[in-house]
Amino acid sequence: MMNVSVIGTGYVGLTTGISLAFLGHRVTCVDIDERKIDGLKAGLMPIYEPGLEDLLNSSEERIRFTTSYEAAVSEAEVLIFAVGTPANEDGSPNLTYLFGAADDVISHLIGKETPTVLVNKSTVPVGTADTIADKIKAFGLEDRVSIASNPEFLRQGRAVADTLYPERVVVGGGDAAVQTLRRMYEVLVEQRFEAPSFAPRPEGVEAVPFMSVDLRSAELAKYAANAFLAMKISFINEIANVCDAVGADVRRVADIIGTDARIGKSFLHAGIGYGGSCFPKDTRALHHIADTNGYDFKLLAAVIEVNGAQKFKLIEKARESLGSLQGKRIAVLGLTFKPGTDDIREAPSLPIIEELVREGAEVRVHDPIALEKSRPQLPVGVQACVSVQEALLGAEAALLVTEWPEYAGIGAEQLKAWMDRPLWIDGRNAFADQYGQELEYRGVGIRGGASRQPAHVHP
Ligand SMILES: NC(=O)c1ccc[n+]([C@@H]2O[C@H](COP(=O)([O-])OP(=O)(O)OC[C@H]3O[C@@H](n4cnc5c(N)ncnc54)[C@H](O)[C@@H]3O)[C@@H](O)[C@H]2O)c1
Ligand SMILES: O=c1ccn([C@@H]2O[C@H](COP(=O)(O)OP(=O)(O)O[C@H]3O[C@H](CO)[C@@H](O)[C@H](O)[C@H]3O)[C@@H](O)[C@H]2O)c(=O)[nH]1
Repeated sequence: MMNVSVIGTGYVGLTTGISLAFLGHRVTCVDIDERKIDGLKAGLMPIYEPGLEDLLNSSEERIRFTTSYEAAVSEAEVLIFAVGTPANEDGSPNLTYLFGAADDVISHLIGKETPTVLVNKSTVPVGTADTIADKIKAFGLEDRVSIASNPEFLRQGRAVADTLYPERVVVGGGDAAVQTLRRMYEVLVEQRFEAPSFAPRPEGVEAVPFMSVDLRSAELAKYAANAFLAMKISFINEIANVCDAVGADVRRVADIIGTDARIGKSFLHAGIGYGGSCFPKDTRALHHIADTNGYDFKLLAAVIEVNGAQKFKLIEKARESLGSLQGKRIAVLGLTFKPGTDDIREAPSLPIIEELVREGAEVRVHDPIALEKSRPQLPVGVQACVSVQEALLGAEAALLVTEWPEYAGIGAEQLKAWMDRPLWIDGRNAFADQYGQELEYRGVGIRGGASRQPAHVHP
């Protein structure tokens, strides 16, 4: 058991803190947001993340929430930074929160006798850990305080499982810091815990690779991972656009190329592109990092450009079917950047809605989780509907933006009864098999919209 403090209680910090407490450590979670901390003390989850509240209930006696750095720093052997690093105008990450937190922590480290490892889990430009190390040296604390980079690869909506069963734990830093973190992660790495019923251990997971590297490689690996995944999405979206042009079905093309183990099946779902708090920001950041270091990362620039345009394919398809959108009632289903989260950061829904409004459409939107949260960001005149029926009533087209499982329950007969014209434009190719034959259906990279059989594999 170790004393660990986590600075920042967002998606990453809160999941990390609760998971480390679940694994047996004594954890202090700190945030500058008093409302968040008061809520957490009262047992209120500030985010929607399946299983996280259950995990907290299993570890409550080992975790505390505070706004006090004093409490967080004095006893901690390991101190993990998990504050936000949002994008600046020029694409570079804003490090104000991280450096602010680091300065506060360092001021409380002065006079502390026992060793402390400062761990950065936020996604940051290469060299950030070195900058914090310089701050430590400036206060003469380098004998007792060491630095590590421990990038995080969890996905929102699956944060608990991704944290308990990660594909690897990556630690960048010197020997002492790496050894301390190996100890902190021992139970996780060796999978020596009873899997909770709400997050069962995936089959075949017996241990987690623990990979130690130098600081800079760890920092860059995080961006490289996200950029590669974003590249796969933009690649398959371009193939989808070619499918639309030549009359092929991108789902079948993805099935076929995905069976090649060198390519892999995952992240080949074509649609309206990636959103969220990570891929858009991290691809821009990596491009900026390369650029400021004298390297023009052309492939990444194309990945970003393709993604920027892809979301508007839905509107093109609506125009092709309906002509001008002026005065047309259009339902937008789903606001979050993907299902399973309440997060609307960089969600494709928002620019799509703005463009529909700009073209004069009468827009009605629905989301099962994020409707209230989204209201302040919706353009004037957009009607936020609490039921999917209300959003679809009298609509001339439905634009599926987030593939919430709830939408799979709507039958074609209901759609025909509710909508003025049952035109279903599927931004996630999620309902081609369900609606392809029965409605006026348009997917992304699916010829004519007709449902087809999956590729037949002959024995
Ligand atoms: N969200 C993800 O899925 C994910 C996954 C991997 C990595 N990351 C990276 O992790 C970092 C955190 O992301 P997030 O989504 O959890 O952010 P978030 O915005 O959900 O949470 C950040 C939290 O930090 C708090 N904070 C800001 N300044 C602080 C300070 N000085 N002291 C204490 N608390 C402070 C904020 O109040 C907020 O609660 C980012 O760098 C992000 O790129 C995110
Ligand atoms: O085949 C696919 C897969 C994903 N997406 C979209 O890509 C975005 C991101 O999806 P996902 O990766 O599931 O969500 P995040 O929670 O943003 O997680 C990513 O970003 C995190 C923050 O850096 C990393 O930790 C994770 O490993 C990385 O998957 C979403 O808009 C998805 O709809 C597609 O369009 N097609």
